[in-house]
Amino acid sequence: MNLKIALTKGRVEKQVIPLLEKAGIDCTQLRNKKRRLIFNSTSQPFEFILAKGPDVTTFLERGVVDIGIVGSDILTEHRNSQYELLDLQTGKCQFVLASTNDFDPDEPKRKIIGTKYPNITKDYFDTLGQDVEIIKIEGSVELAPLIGLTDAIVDITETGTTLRENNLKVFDYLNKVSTRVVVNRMALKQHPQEIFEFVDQLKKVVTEEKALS
Ligand SMILES: Nc1ncnc2c1ncn2[C@@H]1O[C@H](COP(=O)(O)OP(=O)(O)OP(=O)(O)O)[C@@H](O)[C@H]1O
Ligand SMILES: O=P(O)(O)OC[C@H]1O[C@H](OP(=O)(O)OP(=O)(O)O)[C@H](O)[C@@H]1O
Repeated sequence: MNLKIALTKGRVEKQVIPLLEKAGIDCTQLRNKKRRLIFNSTSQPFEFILAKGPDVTTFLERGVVDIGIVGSDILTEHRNSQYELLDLQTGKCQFVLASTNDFDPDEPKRKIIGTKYPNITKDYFDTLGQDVEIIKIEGSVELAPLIGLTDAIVDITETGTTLRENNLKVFDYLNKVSTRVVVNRMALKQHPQEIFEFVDQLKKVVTEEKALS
């Protein structure tokens, strides 16, 4: 039986492929891909399906893949209810509340917040006991306070370059983010041995990488 593994394309995929290879999993097809979306590993019975993060959670929920490799930002935002088995310690970044210098987080008015992550943003302001208006932005979230669309943003930062280059300041730090291995509950019942073998292979590599850093 082939384990079906949905891998988030883009940043996540680029950082995860070297880990898979260190775990002895052949990724030649994945590395040499052009527009293909489904790949087999020649070394083991794995099928890799490349997809956008939110779709990885949909595939897991609907049980069409056994395993998903996806950022914890996406899992939290999409209220994932499957089992998280491993933190790969890659794709590390953090949510922040950011805005222009003149933003006053304590000003007693209903704020307008721009974000790609409305649920995470709502949860954050709920814990502060603040009711805010959220505007969903699809990309370049940093533009929102700069063009006067919102008072502030909740977005991911890694190096801080985008915030710095756009003269935005961090007003608060929220959840940290990293790439996780998640498994569909039913798949875990049906193929526990194959799934734990895959996760254990990766776990060893993550431990080795941690010892080296
Ligand atoms: N600096 C970062 N900015 C955004 N996401 C990051 C960053 N570092 C790691 N990540 C992780 O990578 C994932 C996003 O990857 P990527 O930017 O390739 O996809 P995307 O957000 O769909 O972007 P695009 O729409 O531009 O393709 C996030 O879900 C997060 O887990
Ligand atoms: O702190 P940094 O290292 O600068 O990284 C943070 C930036 O990266 C992400 O955007 P992405 O590159 O995914 O593009 P997007 O704005 O189109 O989503 C994120 O939304 C920030 O804009």
